[in-house]
Amino acid sequence: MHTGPQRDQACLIVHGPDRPGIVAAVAALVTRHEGNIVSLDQYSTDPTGGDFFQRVVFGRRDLAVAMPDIEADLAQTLGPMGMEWSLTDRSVPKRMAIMVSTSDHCLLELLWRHRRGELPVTIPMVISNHTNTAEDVRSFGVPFFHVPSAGPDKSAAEAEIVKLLAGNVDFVVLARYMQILSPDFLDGIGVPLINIHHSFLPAFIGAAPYRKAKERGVKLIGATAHYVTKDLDEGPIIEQDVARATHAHSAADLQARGAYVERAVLSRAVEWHATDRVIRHGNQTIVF
Ligand SMILES: Nc1nc2c(c(=O)[nH]1)N[C@@H](CN(C=O)c1ccc(C(=O)N[C@@H](CCC(=O)O)C(=O)O)cc1)CN2
Repeated sequence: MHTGPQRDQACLIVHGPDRPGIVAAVAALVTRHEGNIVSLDQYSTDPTGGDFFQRVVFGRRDLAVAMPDIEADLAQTLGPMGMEWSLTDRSVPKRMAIMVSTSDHCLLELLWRHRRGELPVTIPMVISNHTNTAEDVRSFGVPFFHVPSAGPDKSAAEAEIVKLLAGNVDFVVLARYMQILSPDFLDGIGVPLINIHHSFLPAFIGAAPYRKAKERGVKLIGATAHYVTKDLDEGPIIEQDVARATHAHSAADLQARGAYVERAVLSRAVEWHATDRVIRHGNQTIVF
């Protein structure tokens, strides 16, 4: 589905402690600002109270001019209700940096889908600790930065990456970037990171999941896109999928079959994040 930037359309995300009247307050606010709701998704964790989540897309002519007044009204209306909110102009694509090591299938999938207009993002840069993908990246017209990250001390490499990313991106995708990122790095970049892990988590966390899968004799392999946290491969899951495996498949066969799953899972996760369909809730996600 081509999901290009939407002119004069806003996406409002609301979440917080559930209570009667939230939907009515949001609808009245949109109406006050001459907005027309075109889609609305809502989830409450418990009918008798709990957490409330809502995604509202509404159209409003001359939206960019109206945004400050709408934001002020949101703060005034939802703040006293204890609700957190974010409002985005859907005509402004999110800036997505990609980090990669040597495996190029997920990287190329994202670049290819972006060129086809299937991912509503801009790609200001690709960063890699290897150089084998440089020519391909540059053939898509995307800047490529090589930042080596060998050895136990990765602080210098991480500092250089933070410098490249700072202020230039809205989120980062680890497209098979095979370096464990430090807590300082995650705190330093201040934007969400999405990783594609090449197993059906929580199975086979860490390195070499296809070898572990072969040794375990699994009948399903899979891929998991998740937000990156300090706890390796244990961040909030965004999307997963699986493929069948048999005794006759070698670890290399599993890796080849799994690559197709990784590419599809990561693409869906990126599109959903880029269109504000994912809300993090503790170590889980709500995906509208
Ligand atoms: N803080 C986090 N960093 C990273 C995460 C994460 O969830 N939290 N995900 C990984 C991706 N990954 C699996 O999907 C992964 C990457 C690398 C390793 C690993 O053991 N790397 C070794 C070096 C391996 C090499 O140089 O080839 C290491 O970093 O010492 C495990 C899992 C990305 N980072």
